[in-house]
Amino acid sequence: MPSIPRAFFARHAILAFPNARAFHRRLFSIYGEQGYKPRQYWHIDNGVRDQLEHYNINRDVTKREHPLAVRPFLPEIEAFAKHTHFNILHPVLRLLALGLELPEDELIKIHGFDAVGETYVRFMKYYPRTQDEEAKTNNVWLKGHTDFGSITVLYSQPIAALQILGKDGQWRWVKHIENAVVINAGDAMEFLSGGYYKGTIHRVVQPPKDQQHLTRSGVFYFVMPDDAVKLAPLAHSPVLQRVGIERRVPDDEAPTMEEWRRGRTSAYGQSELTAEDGRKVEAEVINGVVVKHYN
Ligand SMILES: O=C(O)CCC(=O)C(=O)O
Ligand SMILES: [Fe+2]
Repeated sequence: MPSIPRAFFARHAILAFPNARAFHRRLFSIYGEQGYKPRQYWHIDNGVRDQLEHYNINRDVTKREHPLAVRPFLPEIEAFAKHTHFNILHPVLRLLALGLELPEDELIKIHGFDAVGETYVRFMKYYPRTQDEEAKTNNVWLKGHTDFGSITVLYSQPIAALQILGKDGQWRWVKHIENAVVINAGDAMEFLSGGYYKGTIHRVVQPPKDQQHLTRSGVFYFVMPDDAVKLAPLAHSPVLQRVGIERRVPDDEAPTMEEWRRGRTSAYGQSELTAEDGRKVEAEVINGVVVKHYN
C-alpha cells in the first residue's frame, strides 16, 4: 500500500509553497471544489470564518493543472487514490449493496475510477484559532454537516476533533485507531438507498486541552457516484421494498450527481442559512432538497 506519511509530506509541500496559494485561489474559484481552498473562505458562525486550508485533487491527477511543487508527488497521489478506491472503497460498496440485497457490484458499477466524475483526494490542515474565535463559535471549527458524495474515507489521525451526531442528539468523539479508516456515508448514499443508509452528520471541534497546541492534518478520499448518475432510490432492492423508501424529492426531479455537487459546493459556507429549532439547525434549499447544517 502506498504510504500515508508520504502523502502527508506531499500535503505539506503543497500548502507550504507560496505560489500554490495564489495559483489555487484562482483555480478554486474557477473549478468550484477543486484545487486549493484558502483559509477564511467559509463562514462558520457569528461572523467568524474558517481557519482551515485544503487542497483537493481529482483521482485522475492529470485532469487539471497543478503548481510545480505538487507535480513530483502526482504519481504517488494517484497510486494512493487507486489504493483507496479499489482496496477500501470497493469492499465497502460491496457490503452496502449486499445490505440492500442487491448484486454486489451494483454500487461499484456507478463509481467508475475512469468514469467522468469528481471523486477526489483531499489534504487538509487546521490552524489554531484565537480565544475570541473559539468563544464566538462555541469551539466549532467546521459546522455539523453531511458530505455530499456517497462515501468519505477518512484516514484516522491522532488529533481528536471529529465528532458524529447520534440519533439521540449527542455529539460523540471519533477515537483514533492506528492504521484505521473512518467511513462516512454522504447525501448521495442516502438518496440511492432511499434513506436506508443515512448520511453521517459530523463536525470538527477544538481538540481536547492536551492536543490544542498541535496542528491537525487530514488525508481523505471523497467519493461520488459518476456525474451522470441520477440520485434516485434503488427501488428494486428487496430490502427497500420491505422497509419502504424515504424520498426527499420525487424520482423524476432527483438531481444527478453533477447537479447535486455543483449546488452543494457553490452554496457551502457562502449562502444565507435560515435558522430552525432555535439556532441549533440551519437549513437551505438546494436542487429542491432541504439541506441542514448542525451547530
Ligand atoms: O477533519 C475532519 O476530520 C473532517 C473533515 C470534514 O468533515 C470534511 O472535510 O468534510
Ligand atoms: Fe465532512
